[in-house]
Amino acid sequence: MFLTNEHITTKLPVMEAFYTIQGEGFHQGRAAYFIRLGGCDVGCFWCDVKDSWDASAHPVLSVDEIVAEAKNNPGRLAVITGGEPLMHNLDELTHALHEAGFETNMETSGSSPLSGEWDWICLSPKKFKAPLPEVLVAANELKVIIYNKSDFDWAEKHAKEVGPSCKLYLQPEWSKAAEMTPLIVDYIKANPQWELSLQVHKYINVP
Ligand SMILES: C[S@@+](CC[C@H](N)C(=O)[O-])C[C@H]1O[C@@H](n2cnc3c(N)ncnc32)[C@H](O)[C@@H]1O
Ligand SMILES: Nc1nc2[nH]cc(C(=O)O)c2c(=O)[nH]1
Ligand code: SF4
Ligand SMILES: [Mg+2]
Repeated sequence: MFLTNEHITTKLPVMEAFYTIQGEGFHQGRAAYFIRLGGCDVGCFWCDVKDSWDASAHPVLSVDEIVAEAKNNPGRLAVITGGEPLMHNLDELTHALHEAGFETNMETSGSSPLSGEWDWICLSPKKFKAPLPEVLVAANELKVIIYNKSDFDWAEKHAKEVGPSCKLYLQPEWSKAAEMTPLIVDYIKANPQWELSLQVHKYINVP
């Protein structure tokens, strides 16, 4: 007997899952359960979680197992991140999280096809593998990492490609934050459609 697709339960490589404070962007400061999926084909040289890149290095869990763990915390905001979460089909995971009463937010580079039921998409586009148009138009938040001065022009290019209600953030690359944050502040004062996003969790030493 053959199983049809609807009987196949998605399994996903999970590098780590942790309950913390959303440190970045529009939802910064909110309690959130992070689910970090393994696998990334983008290869940012300054990536702060390179151990996530190899999907095969991480245990594969069923959606039921992932959601059961998530429910052990009082918060009902789930953030799916990675690695690059869109390398996986996220329809089943996000549907199950919604059924369990979670808000579903995602952190993505937008470089793989869009899947999943989302309450909020934070798109952080990368030079190393461009975001797809379908993710640009669906993004609720554009969060551009500023590593050097040329990244401001690059941020403006992507701001033209997102929808009119998309929030705009500039976030310093962590190793360059001391140098870039003053430039970002000046840029935002001159271009007030942009806002500052800092990686607050790194300043307060939480995951
Ligand atoms: C590790 S990524 C995972 C999700 C997805 N691959 C992406 O890049 O959006 C999560 C967030 O951290 C940001 N990030 C990664 N390394 C960083 C660094 N060194 N400094 C500042 N932000 C960084 C990414 O741009 C993204 O917004
Ligand atoms: N506290 C905290 N906030 C975050 N916001 C985005 C993160 C990510 O790595 O996707 C992240 C993270 O790793 N930790
Ligand atoms: S796309 Fe995200 S996970 Fe992948 S290398 Fe870049 S920052 Fe790291
Ligand atoms: Mg992080």
